[in-house]
Amino acid sequence: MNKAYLLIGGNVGNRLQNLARAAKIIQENCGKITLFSSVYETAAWGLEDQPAFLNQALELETSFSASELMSRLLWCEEEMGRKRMEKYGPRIIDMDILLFNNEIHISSHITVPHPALPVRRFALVPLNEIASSYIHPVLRKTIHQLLEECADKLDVNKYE
Ligand SMILES: Nc1nc2c(c(=O)[nH]1)N=C(CO)CN2
Repeated sequence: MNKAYLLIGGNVGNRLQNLARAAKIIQENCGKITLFSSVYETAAWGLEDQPAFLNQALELETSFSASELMSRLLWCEEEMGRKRMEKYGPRIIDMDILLFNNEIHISSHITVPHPALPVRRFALVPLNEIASSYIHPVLRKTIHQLLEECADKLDVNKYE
């Protein structure tokens, strides 16, 4: 069985409901979610003139390969009505693979570990809640260490 860590997030429509729907669709199509982080709210990163995002990290047990999981997550995003859009722009849902076992994949289809993970607080904070001692297979540091060293200072707040 493979273990993957995902980040889901969005800033359009009923954000909380969209996260719950995303988790359900992922469970139905990709494997079993074994841990959920809290939900966090962050100002939009990258393109600032848009609503704040909600983000959540998930631990997923899956029998699919990293590449097959990626294809399935793209299908799940489409199922939720996501359209192709502007880079960093507003979206109903995003489903990203942050880590997949200790594997390293670099291709046009999939890049794992997610290359932006070390520079995005909105990904590291939720991931740290469920995988703080996980060692990043490229950087050889724990998620906790990466969070401490992260230069991104965007506030990431628990959404309650
Ligand atoms: N806070 C936050 N900002 C973002 C996010 C996201 O998930 N959270 N996703 C984006 C799409 O690439 C662009 N900016």
